[in-house]
Amino acid sequence: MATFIASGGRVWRKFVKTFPLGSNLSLKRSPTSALANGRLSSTSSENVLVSKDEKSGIATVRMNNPPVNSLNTALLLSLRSCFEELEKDKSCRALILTSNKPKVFCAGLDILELYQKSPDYVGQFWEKVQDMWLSLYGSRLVTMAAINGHSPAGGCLLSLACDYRIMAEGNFVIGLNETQLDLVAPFWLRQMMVDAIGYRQAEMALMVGALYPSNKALQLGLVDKLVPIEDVQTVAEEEVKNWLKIPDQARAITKMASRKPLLDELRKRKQEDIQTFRDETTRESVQLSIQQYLDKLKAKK
Ligand SMILES: CCCCCCCCCCC/C=C/C(=O)SCCNC(=O)CCNC(=O)[C@H](O)C(C)(C)COP(=O)(O)OP(=O)(O)OC[C@H]1O[C@@H](n2cnc3c(N)ncnc32)[C@H](O)[C@@H]1OP(=O)(O)O
Repeated sequence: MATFIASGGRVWRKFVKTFPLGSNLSLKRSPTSALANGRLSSTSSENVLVSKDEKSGIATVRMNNPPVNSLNTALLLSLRSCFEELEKDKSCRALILTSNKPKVFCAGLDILELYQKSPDYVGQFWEKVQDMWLSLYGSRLVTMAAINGHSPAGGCLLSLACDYRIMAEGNFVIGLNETQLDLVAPFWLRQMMVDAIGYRQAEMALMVGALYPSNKALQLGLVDKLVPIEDVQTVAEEEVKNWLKIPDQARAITKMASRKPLLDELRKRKQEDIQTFRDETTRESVQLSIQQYLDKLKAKK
C-alpha cells in the first residue's frame, strides 16, 4: 500500500509493506528528527522504521527490534529490503542508520541465532548477514551511522559499512569483540576495521576483541564525530546535507572505486565464507563459549 502525505510543506510518502518473516518496512516520520513533520503511525511488530524527506532525499532508517536491536533473521531481512528499496528510489540520496531506542544502537548478531542450531540454519543465517552487508556497504547513497548508543560486534559492522560515523558521547562502547565469544571476524569485516583505523590498531583490536568507549573510538578513528546523545540525529542530518553538496555521481563512483575490491572478494568467496561460519559456529567448543557468554549476559542483572 502506498500513500502520499503532505504535511508542513513537505511531502511524505508512507507505505507499509510486508517483508519475509512478517517484518515490515514502513515509511513514516521519526519522532525526534528535524526532518520529521509528517504524520506518525506505528505498530509494535515493525522492526525497521523509515522516514524519508522527499525534498532533500534523506531517509532515516531506525532499527526497532527491542530490547537491544540484536540482528536476528527478521531484522536482517528487513534491513536488506529497506536498503534495496531506498537504493532503487531515484529520489533518495542519503540514508541515516540509527536506533529507535537510544542507548543501544545495535547489540550485534542475535547470539541465539548461533546457539544450538543446525549447520544449515547457521549457514542460511550467515548468508543473510552477508547480503545485508553487501547492500549497505555497496550502496550508491550517502550512508551515515547515527550511533546513539552501544555498538558492539555486528553493531560495529553496520557502522563500519556506512560512509561516516557519528556517535553519542558518554558511557557507550563500540568495537569488534568477536574473539571474546570465541568467534573470528570474517575477512571483509576485518578489512573494514583496517580501513578505518589502520593495520596495527585493527590487528590489536581484533585479537583482543576490544570494545572502546566512544572517546577512545574517536581517537582511533573508529568513529568520526562525537556529540551529545540528544544531538546525534540532528548532527547526522547536518552532516549528510554537507555531503549532499557534492555531486552524487562523482561521489558514488569514487565510493565504488574504493569499495569494489572488497565487495567483489566477498561475492567471489561467499560460499567459502558461509562454510567457514557453519563449521566454526557449530563446533562444540564454540557452542560452549557462546553458552557461557549468554550466561554472563543474563547474570549481569
Ligand atoms: C574464520 C572463522 C570464522 C568463524 C565464524 C565467524 C563469526 C563471526 C561473526 C562476526 C560478526 C558479528 C558477531 C556478533 O555480533 S556476536 C554478538 C556480540 N554482541 C555482544 O557481545 C553484545 C552483547 N550485549 C551487550 O553487551 C549488552 O546487551 C548491550 C551493551 C548491547 C546493552 O546492554 P543493556 O544493559 O542495555 O541490555 P542487557 O545486557 O540487559 O540485554 C537485554 C537483553 O538482551 C539480551 N541480549 C543482549 N545482547 C544480545 C545479543 N547480541 N544477542 C541476543 N541477546 C542479546 C540480553 O541477554 C538480555 O536478555 P534478557 O532480558 O533475557 O536477560
